[in-house]
Amino acid sequence: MEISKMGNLKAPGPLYEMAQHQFLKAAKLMDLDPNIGNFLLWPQKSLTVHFPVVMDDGRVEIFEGYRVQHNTARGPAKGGIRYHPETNLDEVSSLAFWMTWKCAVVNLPYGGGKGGVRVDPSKLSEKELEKLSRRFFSEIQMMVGPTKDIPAPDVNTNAKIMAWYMDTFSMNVGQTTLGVVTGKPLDLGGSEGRPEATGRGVAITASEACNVSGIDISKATVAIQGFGNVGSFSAKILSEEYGAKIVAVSDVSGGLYNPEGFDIDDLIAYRDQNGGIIKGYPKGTPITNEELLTMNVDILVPAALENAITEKIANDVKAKIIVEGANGPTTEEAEKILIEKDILVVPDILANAGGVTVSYFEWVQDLQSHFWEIEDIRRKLTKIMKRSFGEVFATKQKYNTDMRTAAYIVAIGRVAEAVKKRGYFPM
Ligand SMILES: NC(=O)C1=CN([C@@H]2O[C@H](COP(=O)(O)OP(=O)(O)OC[C@H]3O[C@@H](n4cnc5c(N)ncnc54)[C@H](O)[C@@H]3O)[C@@H](O)[C@H]2O)C=CC1
Ligand SMILES: O=C(O)CCC(=O)C(=O)O
Repeated sequence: MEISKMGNLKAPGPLYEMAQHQFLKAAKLMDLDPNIGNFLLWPQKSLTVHFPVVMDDGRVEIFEGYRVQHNTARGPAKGGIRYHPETNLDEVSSLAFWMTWKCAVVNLPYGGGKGGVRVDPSKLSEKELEKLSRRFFSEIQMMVGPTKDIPAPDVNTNAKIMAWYMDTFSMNVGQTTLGVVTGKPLDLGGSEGRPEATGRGVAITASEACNVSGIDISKATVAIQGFGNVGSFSAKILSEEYGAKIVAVSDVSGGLYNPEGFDIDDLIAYRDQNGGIIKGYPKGTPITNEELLTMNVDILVPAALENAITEKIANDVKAKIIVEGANGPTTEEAEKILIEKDILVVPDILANAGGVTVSYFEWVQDLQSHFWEIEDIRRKLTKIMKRSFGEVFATKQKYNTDMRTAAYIVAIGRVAEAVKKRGYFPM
């Protein structure tokens, strides 16, 4: 029997199908047991909710939201919640699928989950945002819990929203439950180092990728797409701690180029005073997102949304290394071109795993009510990211394949072992 998209099961959309193709490539190479492969291709649980929010002008608006658990063989589901006007079940299911592999690549005792609400939060008042967040969390309460499924921030969500989620869950169950979400404020069960964690993981894996490619990171040039949590912390840590020069940055408002390298603290301060966008920053030449992605730099970090590097862009990519800060930034067609061009791609499920790793530290601290110092967090995170990069790179060499497929092989091996040992298929 072959692993296939069996019978009348249907992927929730094209993004999920692309993710399944990534999985199938690795499953074939590692000769995965087809029963396990067929099981792992599908999300275990998906919930779609519609819920009302009374807006400031008295109108009642109905919102659609999702929580998907792809697989929980290795532990509770883990993964962020995104607010975006275009999010949908296909996107959230794909993100949940990737979370399973991400947690397994870095060997955390978690499965994969993800959530989302179709909303443009920039159009909501603070009061509307809070009402929407609290109601959504109550609607998905049946899925979540500190030993079941632990959400966290993602695109357009943050520590403030995590605090509302935690409070809502706690009110509903009648006791303060810090461990139900991560990425919370520091004085409310949050962890040192969580805001910077994804960017730090990107910087660590970029440095490891430079090492295996013979590039001196302290002389490297970098272009970063997306200047939110992941993009800005990647930029800050790569420039301040690794000496790399960030010559191009962008966000939803467009991009900027500065061959001398940006002062990242100054750019972050400008963004924070300018409604969260970098447009109009005076110390750079305006460029488009397409120009940024095809810039002649050593390292390219896509840190915005999916499908940024298309076939057309891939043909023109000049970077030697791509470190995927975002989830799913490279399309299937683009991936083939990047492999042919021998560009080293550090895949999302490895490159951006620093965030969920420190979320795991936060959860452990919450459960123990004992909090660690930033030095401990950074040391443990660095160790995990370097070890994971090494395991994936060794697997790439062993199977003579690309880094993404190698990361899947490492991750699938771990999840398959859990499925077997739990006896999911009693004979
Ligand atoms: N926050 C986290 O800890 C983690 C986030 N990720 C992934 O990293 C990516 C970015 O997430 P965050 O930084 O948390 O989100 P964010 O909401 O803090 O920032 C997103 C950034 O992307 C920009 N952006 C949005 N649409 C764009 C477009 N069409 N072109 C260019 N830029 C655009 C926004 O302007 C903003 O600068 C997402 O793929 C997310 O799933 C992955 C792992 C962990
Ligand atoms: O911090 C977490 O638990 C999950 C972060 C996330 O959603 C991701 O890695 O894509």
